[in-house]
Amino acid sequence: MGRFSIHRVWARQVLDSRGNPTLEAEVVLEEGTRSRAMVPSGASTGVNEALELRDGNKARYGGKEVGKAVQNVQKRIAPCLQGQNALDQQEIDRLLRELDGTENKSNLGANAMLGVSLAVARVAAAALGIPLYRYLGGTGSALLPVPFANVLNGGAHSDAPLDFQEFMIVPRGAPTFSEAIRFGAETFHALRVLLRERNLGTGLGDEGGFAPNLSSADEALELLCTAVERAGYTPGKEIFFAMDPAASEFFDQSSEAYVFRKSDQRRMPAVHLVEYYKELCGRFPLISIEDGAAENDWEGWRLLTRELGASVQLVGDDVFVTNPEFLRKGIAQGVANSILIKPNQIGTLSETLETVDLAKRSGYGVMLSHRSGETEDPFLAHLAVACNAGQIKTGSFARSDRIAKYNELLRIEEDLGKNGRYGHW
Ligand SMILES: O=C(O)[C@@H](CO)OP(=O)(O)O
Ligand SMILES: [Mg+2]
Repeated sequence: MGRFSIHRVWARQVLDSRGNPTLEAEVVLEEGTRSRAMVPSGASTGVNEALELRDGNKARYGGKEVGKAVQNVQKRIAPCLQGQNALDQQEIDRLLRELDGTENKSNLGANAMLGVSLAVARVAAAALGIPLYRYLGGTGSALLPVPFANVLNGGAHSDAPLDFQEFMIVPRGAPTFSEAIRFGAETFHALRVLLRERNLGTGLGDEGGFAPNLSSADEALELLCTAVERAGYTPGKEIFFAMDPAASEFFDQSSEAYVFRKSDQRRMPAVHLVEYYKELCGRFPLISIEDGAAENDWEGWRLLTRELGASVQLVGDDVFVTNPEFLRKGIAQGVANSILIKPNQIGTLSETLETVDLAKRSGYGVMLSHRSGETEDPFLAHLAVACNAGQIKTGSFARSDRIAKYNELLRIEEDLGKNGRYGHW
């Protein structure tokens, strides 16, 4: 039994930022080091995501309890990992996949597997006495990511009459990460004043952005321009914009049209939607569009990439689900030029890193991402720096579940000191 042998693994049910149950895993090594990790949860989930195991008893938390996943950790995963070397992350994740034995992790549950996978990495770093980002990425990890801060929440993340899910401010022109946070937070505060003045509502959506009474992307982006200027910055100089329409959510498969159900009921085929994006990109400093087409509209995705891929970052979320197989298909078909990375879409740390590696080798951009149901766990911040991804999407500046990641990045920035870099995306 070596120093880094796993002595004990267990899990418990805790709550996420929406007040829904989620899983927290804990790992203790022979030598006594102990760490834990929490698992987030999405609302606009891709159909091909790994399965999040929930109990389904409607009388308790509306069926959302994760008791089965917790039991899978205690009864099945723990005996399998006991005595394994925590430094051998690939082997741990392989054992988890072997034990599960399914394509989509439906046996053990991706929530059970990911919680353990992340807790093992964290305990290994702690036992070695090095920061998690350095353990995960090695000595070359020094790039602090540009934050994509979702300040207007629509779609499945709020009750606002906005069909597009996310409008983000991107302080790419800031000199450092901490200045980027300041530029972003100041703009967010200016936005609040503006919304109040115009009586549009200052209630918040799931990711801590406002959920105002706006009904089009044009209105949302115009408002963001004004907020940026009010905060003393110039749109397109220090601060840029990004959107996640999350188009799978408003795609009508039978008529193959995108239907703006939350606002004016407009319907458009992909070709018109792409024209609309083009028009918006012409009017606003919009540098990144995620899920501009639906997960099962590969034709629409190809069109979007042909039309806008040379000038705009096109990020695949639902269409790739952090899965190397779907990414490979996308690369072959000329779909998107960047990928959103959400570890719980695939279910283990090693597979997440494999997807990041494939994206980078293929010249695709990489953006690390939270889920709309988050926790206070800042693992994602370390992963973003570890991968030198250069981009992170982790919400607004008004909820501690989102701020936890930004604050951890501020600590990492301090830790890297003069060797940290920013803005090379
Ligand atoms: O669509 C998305 O990119 C995410 C995160 O912002 O939302 P959810 O976690 O609900 O899938
Ligand atoms: Mg998305």
